Amino acid sequence: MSKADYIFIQNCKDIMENGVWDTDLAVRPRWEDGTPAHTVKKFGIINRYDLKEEFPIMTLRRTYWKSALDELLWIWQKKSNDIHELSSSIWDSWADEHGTIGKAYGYQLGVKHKYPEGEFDQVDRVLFDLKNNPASRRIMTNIYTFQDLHEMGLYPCAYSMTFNVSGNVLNAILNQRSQDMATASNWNVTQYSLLLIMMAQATGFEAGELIHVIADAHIYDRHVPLVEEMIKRAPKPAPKLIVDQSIDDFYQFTKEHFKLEDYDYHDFNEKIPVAI
Ligand SMILES: Nc1nc(=O)c2c([nH]1)NC[C@@H]1CN(c3ccc(C(=O)N[C@@H](CCC(=O)O)C(=O)O)cc3)CN21
Ligand SMILES: O=c1ccn([C@H]2C[C@H](O)[C@@H](COP(=O)(O)O)O2)c(=O)[nH]1
Repeated sequence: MSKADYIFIQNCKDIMENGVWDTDLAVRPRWEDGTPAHTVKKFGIINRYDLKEEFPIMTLRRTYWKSALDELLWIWQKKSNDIHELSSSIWDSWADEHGTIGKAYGYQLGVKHKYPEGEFDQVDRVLFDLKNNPASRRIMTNIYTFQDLHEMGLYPCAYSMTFNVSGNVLNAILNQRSQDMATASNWNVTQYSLLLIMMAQATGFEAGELIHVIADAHIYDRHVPLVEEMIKRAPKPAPKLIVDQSIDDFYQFTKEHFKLEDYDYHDFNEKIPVAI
């Protein structure tokens, strides 16, 4: 049975049973009809996914993992902020008149910084350190750039990855300041699991644990009945992820190098609205 389902069920039950509503507060997000989008939340959730055991994808409803991977490659490989370079329309509501999300996500990962060995962007520095200095405790990215926040379409939610080598295993911590549980929690988990798998393969390590640290884990008011419905279902076994083993350069990975074998999920026909 997929562990990602169990973690989702536990997190959501905890939020709905013990969480705190922000109904009396002024909130930023809105529903499409202009109504404030309130949430119930728990602050400080930590989930561990052992990628050696199984690929952490949910079966309670389908996770559109290829679209999630497409967004991840847009951010980490293309280092793009241009929504025309995405195959899905998930960022359309936050784009400016030029069709970009400003200095957010991919833009920040493409900015070069000075090191003793020369100039690197954050992704290339991670790759360099994993290959040349795997004992380092300084292998991390952080896109929460305060001086650029005013030029971002939305402030980064999943904002930092810390990579760390133990023996021949590469582990990582994903830090996320804000998590829309129903829309994007498994979306983000599959994305950063795939990132860890690609980074490990490109640098000669085995992918180990993804530790997901969430600050504000919330369920939007209009999602509560949908989540209640979803978590009643019986989790199915996790599918098997097949990765083309011939790729050893992070920038050569494409969506076609990944396959999920036997991804069996429950149909969920109700649309999950996204708060803007
Ligand atoms: N309120 C909110 N929640 C989010 O999860 C979120 C934002 N805002 N703003 C920025 C990005 C955009 N993200 C999104 C937005 C939409 C989907 C979405 O519609 N997912 C569909 C499938 C998409 C597809 O067809 O590929 C889903 O059913 O999961 C996913 C992530 C995550 N982020
Ligand atoms: O990768 C992502 C991007 C965004 N989210 C969610 C989390 C929140 O519900 C909104 C952002 O609103 P803030 O007021 O800036 O926190 O988007 C996500 O879960 N995952």
